[in-house]
Amino acid sequence: MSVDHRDLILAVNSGSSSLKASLFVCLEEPVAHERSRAVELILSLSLTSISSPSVAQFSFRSKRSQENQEESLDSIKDHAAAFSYFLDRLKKIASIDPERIGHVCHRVVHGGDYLDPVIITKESYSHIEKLSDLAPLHNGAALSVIEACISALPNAISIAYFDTSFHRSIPPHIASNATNQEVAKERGLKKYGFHGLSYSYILRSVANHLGQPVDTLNLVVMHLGSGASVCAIKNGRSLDTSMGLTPADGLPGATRSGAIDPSLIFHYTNRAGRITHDPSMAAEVGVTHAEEILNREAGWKSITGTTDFGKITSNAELDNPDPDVATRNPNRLAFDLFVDRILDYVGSYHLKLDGKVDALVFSGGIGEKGVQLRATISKRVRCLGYQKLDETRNNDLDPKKEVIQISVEGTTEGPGPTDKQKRLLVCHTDEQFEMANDCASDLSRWDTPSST
Ligand SMILES: Nc1ncnc2c1ncn2[C@@H]1O[C@H](COP(=O)(O)OP(=O)(O)O)[C@@H](O)[C@H]1O
Ligand SMILES: CC(=O)OP(=O)(O)O
Ligand SMILES: [Mg+2]
Repeated sequence: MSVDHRDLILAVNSGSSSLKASLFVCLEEPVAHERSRAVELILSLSLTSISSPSVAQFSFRSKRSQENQEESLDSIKDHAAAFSYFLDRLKKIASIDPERIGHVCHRVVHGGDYLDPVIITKESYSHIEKLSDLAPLHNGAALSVIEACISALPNAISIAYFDTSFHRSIPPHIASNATNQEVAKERGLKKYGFHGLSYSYILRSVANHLGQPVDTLNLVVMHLGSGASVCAIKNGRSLDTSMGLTPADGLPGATRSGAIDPSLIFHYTNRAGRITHDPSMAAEVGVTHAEEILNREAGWKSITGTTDFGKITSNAELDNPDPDVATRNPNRLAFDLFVDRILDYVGSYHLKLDGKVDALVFSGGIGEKGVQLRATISKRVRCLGYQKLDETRNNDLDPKKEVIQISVEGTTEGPGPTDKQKRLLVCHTDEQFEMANDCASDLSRWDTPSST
């Protein structure tokens, strides 16, 4: 097949617990609305619960033929195997010739100081590899997919899109830590922030929904999935976000601790149960061991035994008014703890935005499916001047809409400014679209030959 027929873009999203991929066709005439749509979705593939004890769930959805397939697969244990399975399904179910794929966009969580997407070359590959220690659940998995992709699709151009790029606008006093600045600079120890592709998609979707220019929008956005974070957006730019140097900071996640007292790790691992100067009593805690504990042995799994926040919510006895439920029911403990930490960030971000917030946005697997979590948070933020929750809309989200308002117009109360309505929104985020649309918006950028 000739290069002229390489009209497809495959966008691959290596999340900590999932691999999602969407196949798009480039539009010859981009659709000129807020998003300047340059691609159209053909089909999407996803594998969830990879590398967790539960069986991986595969799903295939074709937009054109409206065909859907779901199956459980216990043979797939890592992201590279999941990617090979996707390519096989593309050929077998959708009869897509992989030679038509001209560009592959890969979500790479940690991009360090990269400000823009880059073509994968030997140099960029090794740079991303060096950053793997700072995103232990992500960069390695993404690189394994990139390798599998380059060997299966040698004629396609692979491009890395970074979660970190969106947060380049965070000012130095927010991105820096109160530690020795020379060491910090030399080692790049600062807040990078993650989920940036998702935030960038949500920002434009919400701007479109509210009919407001992006650069006038102030939002507090929550991306709540296996990894969870909150972002304060001021005038369309990231002002602060809850993840930091690594995605382990901020909110707890499926297997991540979130922010803890930095000394906790030493006490957690000390054999004597207390800090001691007796070397025979002190367990050695290497960085790798500490990262393993904070990234893979913590979070919802460590409290409840499951990483599925849907199950945790169902078992949390949310209707039980007994104030001691959380002391005997780990699911309730996990649910209440998550709400508490979310409120920490939501509250402080409202202060940082001087209370001038257009909307609080829920997104990510838990944000989009967690009806009770949304209801609980929505009630707690009423005191900040938010509109009242519309229970019916919250219980039954319109699946066809990208952004759904779940609050009732004209019901703002509390000390916040009454002239500005603070809305509660849910956004079905789409990191794959964000990458593919950017990729297609100026294809000439990728003409430089790759040296991989
Ligand atoms: N009905 C539900 N209610 C609350 N959370 C849910 C529900 N269904 C799935 N989830 C959560 O969504 C998470 C996956 O979110 P997602 O953003 O897709 O993950 P990833 O971080 O891997 O991209 C799962 O870990 C699960 O806890
Ligand atoms: C950055 C991060 O935690 O990503 P995910 O939620 O996809 O695992
Ligand atoms: Mg994700």
